Amino acid sequence: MNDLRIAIMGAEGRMGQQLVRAVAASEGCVVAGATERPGSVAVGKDIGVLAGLGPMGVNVSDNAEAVIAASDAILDFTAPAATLKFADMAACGGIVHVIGTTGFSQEDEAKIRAAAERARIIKAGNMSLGVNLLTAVTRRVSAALDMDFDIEIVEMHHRHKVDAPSGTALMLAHAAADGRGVSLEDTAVRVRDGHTGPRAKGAIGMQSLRGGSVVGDHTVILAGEGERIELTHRAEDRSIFARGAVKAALWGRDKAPGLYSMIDVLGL
Ligand SMILES: NC(=O)C1=CN([C@@H]2O[C@H](COP(=O)(O)OP(=O)(O)OC[C@H]3O[C@@H](n4cnc5c(N)ncnc54)[C@H](OP(=O)(O)O)[C@@H]3O)[C@@H](O)[C@H]2O)C=CC1
Ligand SMILES: O=C(O)C1=N[C@H](C(=O)O)C[C@H](O)C1
Repeated sequence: MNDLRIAIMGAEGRMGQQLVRAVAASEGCVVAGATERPGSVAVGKDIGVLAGLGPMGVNVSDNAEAVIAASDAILDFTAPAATLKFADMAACGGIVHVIGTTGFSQEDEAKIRAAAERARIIKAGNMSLGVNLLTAVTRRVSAALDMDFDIEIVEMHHRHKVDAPSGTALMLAHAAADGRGVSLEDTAVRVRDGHTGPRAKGAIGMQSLRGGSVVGDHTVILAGEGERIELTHRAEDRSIFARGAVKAALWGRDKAPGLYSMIDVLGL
């Protein structure tokens, strides 16, 4: 089988550079292209040099459409508006679109579902093995405990993160709600301030902390009368997300069009 031709969108970003290194280190795929937005100082530069690997002979382009047309798969950890455009382009070619971007609105999510009628989209707020295992565990633990256990999810990220709660916190909250057989839309509490009154029974709370260089910490707290369970994942290095994204692209190459998650990729 030919090597999978992978393009990295937003190649100069924190995740973009990790993705270049992860593809270069993986078997069965090659870096076939890279993009940044028009006007970026990275445009025209060799992507290998930008990622600290030495020349790779692939330059950063500002023409996403041409790059996507020449690829079998794209790895996209950019921003919601950019990802929606890339999803339309990936759907035209029916290629694999790995979406790590977070911070989508409900309307954005509907557009991604529509694109998945033609593209093979693998989307997850967190591509690491550890967090996806934690998601599966959260679903099971929530199913085992009754509503007397209050669920709160606490996340902390670096000072540059622009969306809250994190995509991972939302994944974990959905898993907790699924485990309980309730809808997250009906139970989520994303902000508390002032005279809030007592906690509503069955609420699923989310709290976001921002500071320094924290890669990503998530804790699911299940607090009952006289006891408390805390399930924690700490990301120490962004390479865990990049490795997951490459695995997802390779997994997706022989799948039918549709919207998949890392839980599907990892078989959890
Ligand atoms: N699912 C997962 O496992 C993970 C998800 N993430 C998510 O990935 C996203 C990116 O995170 P991070 O790398 O830290 O952010 P960065 O801001 O470092 O990187 C994003 C990159 O995308 C670029 N970009 C934005 N719009 C476009 C466009 N239209 N065309 C091409 N490039 C574009 C940005 O360029 P510019 O600076 O010019 O805007 C930037 O280089 C976030 O949503 C984050 O939450 C992060 C880690 C893991
Ligand atoms: O922006 C980040 O950095 C991260 N974003 C993802 C999220 O929103 O959960 C994944 C990871 O926690 C790092």
